[in-house]
Amino acid sequence: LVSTKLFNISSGTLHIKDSLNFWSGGRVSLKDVETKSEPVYEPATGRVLCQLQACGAADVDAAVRSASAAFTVWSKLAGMERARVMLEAARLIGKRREEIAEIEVVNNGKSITEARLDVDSARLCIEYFAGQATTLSGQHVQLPGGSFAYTRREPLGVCVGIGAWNYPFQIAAWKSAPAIACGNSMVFKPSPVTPVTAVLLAEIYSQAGAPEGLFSVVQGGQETGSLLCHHPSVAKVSFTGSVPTGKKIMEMASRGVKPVTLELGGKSPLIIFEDTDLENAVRGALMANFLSQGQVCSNGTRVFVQSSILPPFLKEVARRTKAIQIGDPLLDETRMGALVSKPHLEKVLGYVKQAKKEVQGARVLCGGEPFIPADPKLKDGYYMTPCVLDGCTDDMTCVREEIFGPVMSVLSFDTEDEVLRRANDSALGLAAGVFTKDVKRAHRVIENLQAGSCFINNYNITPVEVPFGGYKASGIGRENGQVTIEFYTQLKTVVVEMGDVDSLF
Ligand SMILES: NC(=O)c1ccc[n+]([C@@H]2O[C@H](COP(=O)([O-])OP(=O)(O)OC[C@H]3O[C@@H](n4cnc5c(N)ncnc54)[C@H](O)[C@@H]3O)[C@@H](O)[C@H]2O)c1
Ligand SMILES: C[N+](C)(C)CCCC=O
Repeated sequence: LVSTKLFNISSGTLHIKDSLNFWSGGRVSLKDVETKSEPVYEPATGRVLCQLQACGAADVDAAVRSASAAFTVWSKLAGMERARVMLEAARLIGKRREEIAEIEVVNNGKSITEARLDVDSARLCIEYFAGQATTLSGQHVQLPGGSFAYTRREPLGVCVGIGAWNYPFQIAAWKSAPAIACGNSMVFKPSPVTPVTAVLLAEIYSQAGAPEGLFSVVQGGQETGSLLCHHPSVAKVSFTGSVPTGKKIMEMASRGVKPVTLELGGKSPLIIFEDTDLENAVRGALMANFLSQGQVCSNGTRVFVQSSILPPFLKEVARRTKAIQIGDPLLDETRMGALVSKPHLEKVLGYVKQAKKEVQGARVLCGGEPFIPADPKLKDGYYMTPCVLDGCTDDMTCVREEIFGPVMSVLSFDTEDEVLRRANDSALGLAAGVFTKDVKRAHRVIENLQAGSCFINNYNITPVEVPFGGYKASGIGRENGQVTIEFYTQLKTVVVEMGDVDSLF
């Protein structure tokens, strides 16, 4: 797709007045005068973008009822018919690519270049699962005497999607595409920090011919999320967010014996061996740490570098990091925009301060400071310089905890056994990467890494045909790829007797 500035928003100019809640085929303004509203910010400028109205019990119930009604119609359509609607939705996303990307930037703070790629990933995901909708199938099992059994993949019902703030539109698509391909409907709750683009997806599905209520959006924070998880008509919860919230989601879902998909946090290792192509390894390390201002679950934030190549690696990584253009996220030349919120910026800067203070003390090779762009309208935005910490040790807080900001921790190692042990020494296991020219070593190391999403000689590329998800406390289930069909369907087994009933009674 050619990117053209169709919408052309400038930072500091967008005001959103329309309701961001959507069910029963349209945007819904909450009538309850008691409804609490909270401000939503534009990270690039620090200005209030809109007021968010959180849904209460009656609203959640209305959205779930509308989704239940949609399910009865949608689940009975042929896969080809569902695919047709989904392909039209994908086409509409392509048509509105620039508008969606720009609105995402205004609400999230990431660069427009990345936001466009996120919208593309959403579109591709819907196209991919449209294809899967036509191929849902079971198994035929031969039994003695000509009898047989078969299995059917059937939808679950109303699925709930709960999203994080780092990939708002993409997460909504990654959850809804497999759900609706399998014949389910979905009620989606975005993060209250980034509520504005999910409703665009709801409009698009609706324009594409989806029945009313197929994909609804309810806004709010943990109270609304918890109402959704507990709702008796909800069959499944698919969650993207932090580990502590993921545990709560699992607990709530367990009360209704509802299956969960959990895409949680990470503290992933990236291992760079001395025989690597150094230039590629440095590029990989930057991709592993600085996309979306470092606010990426799969980031390879523990960068293990073999000691013999540590000096040239550090020199090149620092040079490239210092050259990253920070600033107005809506400008094409910007490579790093603003972090998502002021409290989050302060938290990330706090990690850098602590890394310097800890017993061994990390060396700040570059960055880790608040940044004020020259453009006066950006002076209250949430910017910082991307940071590389050298001399880190395994026990440091910056190495153990998910920072979720542009902070790379570099650690040196000597042997393969040593680095494997250290890389696996984490409760999390979302992703991992290896850079080496030795093919045997690459596969051997990957086999021994405790992580669900692994990369050899690259990092953070997530084609929608490929399953994505974590080991250990990083999650349950997968998104994308064929296997995801299993997480949005239930299996029915049918035994067919071709002879007489051989009764014991
Ligand atoms: N593995 C992945 O695919 C993936 C992708 C993106 C982000 N993440 C993780 O998400 C985290 C950052 O996102 P965040 O700060 O929005 O996470 P979060 O856990 O604070 O919130 C995520 C969502 O859960 C909702 N929520 C919070 N408490 C709830 C409750 N008690 N019941 C129901 N819903 C509740 C929030 O409103 C939000 O919509 C990081 O840890 C990151 O690693 C993981
Ligand atoms: C597309 N990325 C960059 C791999 C992000 C996946 C979703 C995790 O935050």
